[in-house]
Amino acid sequence: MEMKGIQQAVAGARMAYRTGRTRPLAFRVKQLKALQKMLTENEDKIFQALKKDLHKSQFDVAIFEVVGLQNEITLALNKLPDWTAPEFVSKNMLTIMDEVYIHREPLGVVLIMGAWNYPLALVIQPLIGAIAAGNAVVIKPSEVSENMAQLLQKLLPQYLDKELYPVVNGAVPETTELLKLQFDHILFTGSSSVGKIVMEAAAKHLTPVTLELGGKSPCYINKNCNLDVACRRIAWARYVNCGQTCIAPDYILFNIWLDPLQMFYGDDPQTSPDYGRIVNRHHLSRLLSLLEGLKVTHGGDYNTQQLYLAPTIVANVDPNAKVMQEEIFGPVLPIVPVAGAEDAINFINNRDKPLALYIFTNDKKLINRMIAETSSGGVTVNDCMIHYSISSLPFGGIGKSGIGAYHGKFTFETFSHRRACVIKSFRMESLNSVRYPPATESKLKWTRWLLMKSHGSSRMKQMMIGLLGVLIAMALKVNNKYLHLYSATHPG
Ligand SMILES: NC(=O)c1ccc[n+]([C@@H]2O[C@H](COP(=O)([O-])OP(=O)(O)OC[C@H]3O[C@@H](n4cnc5c(N)ncnc54)[C@H](O)[C@@H]3O)[C@@H](O)[C@H]2O)c1
Ligand SMILES: CCCCCCCC=O
Repeated sequence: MEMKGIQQAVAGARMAYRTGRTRPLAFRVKQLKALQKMLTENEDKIFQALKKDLHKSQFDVAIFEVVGLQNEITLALNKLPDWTAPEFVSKNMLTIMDEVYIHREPLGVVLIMGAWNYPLALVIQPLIGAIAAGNAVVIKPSEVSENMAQLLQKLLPQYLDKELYPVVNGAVPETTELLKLQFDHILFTGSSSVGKIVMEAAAKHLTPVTLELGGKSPCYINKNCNLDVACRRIAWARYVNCGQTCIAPDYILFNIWLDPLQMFYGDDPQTSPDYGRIVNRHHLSRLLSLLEGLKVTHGGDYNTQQLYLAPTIVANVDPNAKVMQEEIFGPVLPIVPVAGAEDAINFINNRDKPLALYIFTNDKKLINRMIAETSSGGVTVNDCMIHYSISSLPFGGIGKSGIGAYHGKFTFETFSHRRACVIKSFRMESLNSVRYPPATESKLKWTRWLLMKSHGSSRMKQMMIGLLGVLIAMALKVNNKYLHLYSATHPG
């Protein structure tokens, strides 16, 4: 896309946003339903694009890309009236007769930048919440999954408002240009290194960011567990999408490994329709360089032409090995021996806070201990990755694995401003009289008391408090009369 085209797309989205047409709920509902229709009517095109980009199977496209989006749209459609309703909150005595509530308003024009590994889900999932919250959205898919990027550029304008939701395609020069422009929020999914570039560009405009990054997610296996089931669940999570998943278990802290790979992919994973491919040559050679000098326990064979790397296991890995220094993001699973839980906790805490942590054990005390003594974006016990699929949980990182979170209502919140609203009437002025000059000891006492009392927001409570307010106002009226009399008879 030409630079001028990028500027025009963003300016067009801002102009369209200013017309106010994203504000009515009916408009947002219409756009969400259109998005739903887009996913249903184009299942095959979506599958073909993901097959070309990442050799994804029909099963994986349904389970990992599309179903979650359908669920999120249904949730937003069902909950939108609740999410957007004013939230009445508790108040102090000084505002007891007033309407006090939080109003969720759209942020404006937001930018969503996706990664290439789940190139549909990682763009559309945040888009759902951004539309629900009433924003205009500039969409930047990853150029690395080029077939999906092109498909999104073709399909989205056919279903959604063309001006409000433009798709900008391109690589580093186009993204750099895009990031020079002003947005009201940026949600970026990708690597920590590009995350820094995004945050730096955003800082120039004081634009808030949500950064969905990656890192090395550890997986601790305690001997008190069903090892057979544990290894199966871990292998599923490590090797799906050929290991190119942000929350895949990156390495194992344990000594033994039972091998479920034959059961998943047969004797030759290269011929299995369920086994994916590395996205490009650059990433394949990056992965091969991580394996250099290591004694591969299982797999390790590859085919550059086919972008194939076998499901690979490396046992007894030294914590200082290259494969332990960066996120693997491929079908390689190092096993690092640890002496026990204490050792595992120290190992995890000595490194950057991960996006996910996995613990396999039957020991409830150990589960509580590990959750209490470590930190990560999310944690799943006795399975991997499934916390991602639960819309009522916030999904995001901590420290170097990310800033902010989304999914379900959290996406709507990410793209909304919580506006503090107080609506007063002109009545009950005697309640206010305590804060007006001239200041007196008695007024100070009353004001302090009125400001300190906080009251809930239920209807019954509001009525009781209202009544109390009238009584206080009356008392203050009498009191004020004496105060004035006192001031008049005691000048100075
Ligand atoms: N937390 C999550 O939800 C999540 C999901 C998927 C991937 N990830 C992480 O993303 C990483 C892999 O994804 P990726 O390779 O697509 O990430 P990436 O950082 O290379 O690219 C992400 C986006 O940034 C843009 N980009 C790339 N280089 C840029 C530059 N120099 N200046 C400006 N923009 C640039 C790309 O066009 C793309 O849209 C891994 O670290 C993975 O863990 C995180
Ligand atoms: C149920 C697991 C889905 C995993 C999708 C992860 C997206 C990040 O790479």
